[in-house]
Amino acid sequence: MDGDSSRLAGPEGLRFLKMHGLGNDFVVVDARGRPDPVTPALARALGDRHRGVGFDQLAVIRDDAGTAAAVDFWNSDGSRAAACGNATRCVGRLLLAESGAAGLDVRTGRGILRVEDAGNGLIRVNMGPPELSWDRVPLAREMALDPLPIAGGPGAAGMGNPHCVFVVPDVNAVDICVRGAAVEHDPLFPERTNVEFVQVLDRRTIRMRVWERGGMVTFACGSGACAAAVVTARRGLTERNVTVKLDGGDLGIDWREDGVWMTGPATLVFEGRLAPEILAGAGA
Ligand SMILES: N[C@@H](CCC[C@H](N)C(=O)O)C(=O)O
Repeated sequence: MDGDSSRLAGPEGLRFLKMHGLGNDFVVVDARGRPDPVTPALARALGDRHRGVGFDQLAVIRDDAGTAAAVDFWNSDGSRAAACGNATRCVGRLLLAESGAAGLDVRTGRGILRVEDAGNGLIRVNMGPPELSWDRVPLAREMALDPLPIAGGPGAAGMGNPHCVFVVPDVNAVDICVRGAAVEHDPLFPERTNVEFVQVLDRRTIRMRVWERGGMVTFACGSGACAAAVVTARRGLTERNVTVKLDGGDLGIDWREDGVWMTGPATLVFEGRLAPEILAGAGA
């Protein structure tokens, strides 16, 4: 067992929030002031849409000395992700409401990220500058990031997590399950990769569908939208400030000097408690 969940596994179970950003859905666990209960087995059990709660990512809020809080991200296959843009907005919304501040910092595997209330129910996050060297994406060996030597000539960008971006004429014509799963495991990506398929609609608008590392199609991917905007801007196809139209809705992406800013909604759906037997079944 990676963490001690004994304080959380009492008769009342483990409290969690269900949230989403454009249909990219999350379970959020607040582990501040207590041991982090999450193990790979618990992430898989919670992430099971039939026997658990179901999520695209699990976000765990932890105490942090230098920022409002630290946040860890888990995929539903039990793997970890350093970055998750949509979940950062969701956790940011909770922390902003709790503090009453208009802006604050959170620590993630991606580094310290600025989160701000953008008004109209929207949250804005600086996802940091893109990683544009082969070893920081990371790729398996030294090479140019764009185009990669993969059929379709995608471009790569890192946002704390790896992204492989295909620019295609018609995003709806792509079988993203088949191509996404194959590219996720391409040996060019030693840590596997998220896979984005992007259609440029005009210089300020792109349409994107995504296969996320961890083995799933999701309605939206915040870090993927940042990476897609970076790749299309570097190719000269778009401005650095674009709207990304995802299956779940629109994200505003603005690649500025200080990083890639992402603006979008963060929705609280419900609060729940995980039954102790589910925790026990996951070995927690
Ligand atoms: N949905 C997220 C990205 C999630 C992480 C990804 N599956 C990975 O393993 O890198 C987002 O909104 O950025």
